[in-house]
Amino acid sequence: MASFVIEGGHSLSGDIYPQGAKNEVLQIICATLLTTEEVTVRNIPDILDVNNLIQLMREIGVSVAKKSIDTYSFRAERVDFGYLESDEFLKKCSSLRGSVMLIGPMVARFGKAMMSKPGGDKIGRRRLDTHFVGIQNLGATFSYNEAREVYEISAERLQGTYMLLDEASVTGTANIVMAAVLAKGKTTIYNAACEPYVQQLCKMLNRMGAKIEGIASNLLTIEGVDELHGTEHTILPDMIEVGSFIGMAAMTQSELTIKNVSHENLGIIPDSFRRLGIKMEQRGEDLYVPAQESFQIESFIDGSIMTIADAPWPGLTPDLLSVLLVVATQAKGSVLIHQKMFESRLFFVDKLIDMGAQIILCDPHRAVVIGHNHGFRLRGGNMTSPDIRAGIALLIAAMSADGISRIHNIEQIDRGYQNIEGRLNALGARITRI
Ligand SMILES: CC(=O)N[C@H]1[C@@H](OP(=O)(O)OP(=O)(O)OC[C@H]2O[C@@H](n3ccc(=O)[nH]c3=O)[C@H](O)[C@@H]2O)O[C@H](CO)[C@@H](O)[C@@H]1O
Ligand SMILES: C=C(OP(=O)(O)O)C(=O)O
Repeated sequence: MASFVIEGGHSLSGDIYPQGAKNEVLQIICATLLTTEEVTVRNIPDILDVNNLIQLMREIGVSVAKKSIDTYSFRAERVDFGYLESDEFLKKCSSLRGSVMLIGPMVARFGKAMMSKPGGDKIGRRRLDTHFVGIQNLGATFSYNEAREVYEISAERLQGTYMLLDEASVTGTANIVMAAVLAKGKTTIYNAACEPYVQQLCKMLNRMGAKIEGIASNLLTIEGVDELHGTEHTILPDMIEVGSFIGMAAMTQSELTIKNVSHENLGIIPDSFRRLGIKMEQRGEDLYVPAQESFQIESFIDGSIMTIADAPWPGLTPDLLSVLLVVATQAKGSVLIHQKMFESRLFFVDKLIDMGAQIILCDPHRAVVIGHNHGFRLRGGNMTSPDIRAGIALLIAAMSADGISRIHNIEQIDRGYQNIEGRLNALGARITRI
C-alpha cells in the first residue's frame, strides 16, 4: 500500500488541465466490443481503473494499440471465450467495477457472458438489479453458478422491448443501451440515466451505426441494428476532477485556472460550489477560480440553512459531495450535506473531525458542517483513504492543514486521478509518494 506525505499550508497557482473522464471512458472501452472494426479513443486518462480495463481487454483477445500518450485503438475482431470463462478473468473483474459493463456488449454480440460481483469503493451497497432486470427484459437468462459464485448470462438474439428502470443507474443504463443497440426491434428505456457519460456513449454508438434517440433525456428509444462499425471518439474532461480542483483552490486560498473544462457538460457543479460562496469565472473554455480570503455559505431564499444533496443527473453527482463537505469546513456559515445515494460515503468525516473540523454526523447519510471561516486551520493528520472521493477530499484537507499529514491506501486515489501529486506539485503543492 502506497502513501502520500503532505506538507500543508502551501497555496497553489497556475493552470491545470483536467484528465479525461473516468466514468465515461469505462463505458466507451466496453462498447468497443460491439464491433469487429477498429475504434479509436482519444483523451484516455492514465489511471488505475482504466489501465486495468485496457489490460483486461487485451487478455480477452481485443487488439489494443497505443497510438499516442492518451490515444488507443481497440479492435475486437475475435474474443477468447476460454479466457472469459476462466477464474483468472472473473477474479480480475471482481476488483474492477467498470467491468460490469462488459456483459451488455458480450450478450448482444456473442449471446453469452459471465460475471462475478464487481468491486469498486467501500461506499455502501451497490446493487446491480437494474443491469440484470434490464438485460433480462431483452430476453437474456441469468443463472447463478453457486460453486464458482458467478452469474452465467445467455441469449439467442436479444429482443427490443419497453422498460421502466427502477432507478436511473448510470452503469446500468449504459449496459442496457449497449445490449439494446444490437437487439431485434425497438427498445424504450424510461427513467434512463442521462449523465454526460451516458450521452457520450450514445453519441459514439450512433456514429458506429446505432439508432438511439432521446440522448440527454431520461427516455431513450433504440432501434436495433444488425451490426456496428468502427469510429473515433474523444473523452470529455472529467467533471469530477474539475469540481475537485474548484474545491482545492478554495480550501488552499489559491488562484487556479482549470483549462478546457467543457462548461456545457458541468451541469450544476459550478453552482453547487457557488452556493458555498466560492467565486469563479468562465473565461473562454477555461474556469478561473480567484484566490479568496473567505467564502460565505448562502442560505435558502426563506432564510433556512443550506442543504447540498446528490440527485440523478441533471442533479448534483454524489461523487462530489465529499469534496463539497471538506470545503465547507473552512467556509463561513453552516451547511447540511445529504448523501442520498450511498450509505457509507460520509464515514470519512471522523478523520476531518480529528483534524479539527466542526462536523456533526447526524446519520450515515447526513452531516452538518460548521465552517471555520479560515479562522482556525485544520491540523495535519494520519489517515487512510476509504474510497476514491474521500481520498481526494482528505488530500485537499491535508494540503490546507498546518503541518504534515499522511494518507495511506492512495491506490484508491490512483483509481481515478492521474499523476495527482505531479500535477499538484507543479502548482506549488508539497506531496510525496512513499
Ligand atoms: C463507473 C461509474 O460510472 N461509477 C459511477 C456510477 O456508478 P453506478 O452506475 O454503479 O451507480 P448507480 O447509478 O447504479 O447507483 C449509485 C447508487 O445510487 C443509488 N441510486 C441510484 C439512482 C437513483 O435514482 N437512486 C438511487 O438511490 C443506487 O441504489 C446506488 O446505491 O454512478 C454513480 C452515481 O452517480 C457514481 O457514484 C459512480 O462514480
Ligand atoms: C464511486 C466511484 O467510482 P466506481 O463506481 O468506479 O466505484 C467514483 O468515481 O466516485
